[in-house]
Amino acid sequence: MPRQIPTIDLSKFDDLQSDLVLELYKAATEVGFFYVEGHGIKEAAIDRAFAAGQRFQLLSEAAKSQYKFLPDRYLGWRSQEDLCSVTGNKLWEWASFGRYGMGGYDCRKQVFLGESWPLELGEGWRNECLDIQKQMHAVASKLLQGIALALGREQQFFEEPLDFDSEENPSFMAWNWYPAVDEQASLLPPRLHGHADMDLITLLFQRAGDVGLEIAPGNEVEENPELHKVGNAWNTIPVAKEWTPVDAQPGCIVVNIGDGLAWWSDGILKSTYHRVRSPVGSDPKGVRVSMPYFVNPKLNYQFQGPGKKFPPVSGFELLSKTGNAYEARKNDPEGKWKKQAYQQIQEPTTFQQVEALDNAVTAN
Ligand SMILES: O=C(O)CCC(=O)C(=O)O
Ligand SMILES: [Fe+2]
Repeated sequence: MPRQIPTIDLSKFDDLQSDLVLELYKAATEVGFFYVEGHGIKEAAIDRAFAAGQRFQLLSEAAKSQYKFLPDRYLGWRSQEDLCSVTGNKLWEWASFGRYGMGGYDCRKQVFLGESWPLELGEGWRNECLDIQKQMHAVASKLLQGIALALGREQQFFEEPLDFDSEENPSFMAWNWYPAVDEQASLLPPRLHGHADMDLITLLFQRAGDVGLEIAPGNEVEENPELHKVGNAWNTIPVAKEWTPVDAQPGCIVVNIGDGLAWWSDGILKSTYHRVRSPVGSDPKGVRVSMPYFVNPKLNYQFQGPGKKFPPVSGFELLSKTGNAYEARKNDPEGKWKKQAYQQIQEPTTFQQVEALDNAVTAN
């Protein structure tokens, strides 16, 4: 039975007597994914942020190449070709920018590098990115206050480890662009393979009418030590018998718990596997865009759950191990990871479909 995705009404935040805390606890421990309504971010601001992403995406390859992905910080641009060297297909493009663009704190050198933004997009673009990140962070902060209470901690428990204005704040926004697919294509690998997020929580903005995001209930509930390895987001591939859709809902942000919060809560909160399937049947075949905000603890901040179930880990380890695990997938001559990541696509039923699938997955 596909699972029901809970909806949390964040306009109840000011009333701490409300059932918000209990609802958050239930959603974060049972499903790990929920819709958030009443979040207060205006639709126009969200539209502007999607449009800002499009302005970046429309820059030339040469311009975008100046902002190549930095695995330590999980920031920057990953072209379809670059991602193809990991995934084996050209169904996905990515860019991410944080509080300081692609700058910020360098944890290996322990120095603050200042800001670094795509200059060709001007000061206005930087300001738009900062404005929406601030609003996203305010929503994340409210959710984490509720989650802190749900975990029996004091309400402000996560404020200091996060601190939006700190030089060490590594939270970032991103855009996922999935190109339009051929109307004739009957079977394609997922646009984004199954994975868990590496962060504390993710706020995911989808566009009206978008479908394709799916979560794997069941996996997250099983006691799976692999789930709690740092850098898991690119290491453990879900084997899911069932995927539950999380389609766009008007006025709602999709929020999910990441590995960091699962770790910090000794596995009580669930970091749930998810993926984006390629269009099937009557699904829209056009370009799909999503805009996540990944909330991470400060780079030098070390954390561990109260029951010490998992060893201490820092914000830097969480991010850099995941980013570097992704890069390491490029050196996978036998394509083992690719096969695992894409083996359980919508079950092919004919020989031609199996063949089409093999071609799609191995095409470089
Ligand atoms: O595109 C989506 O809807 C999901 C994106 C996602 O899971 C991610 O960026 O981690
Ligand atoms: Fe994700």
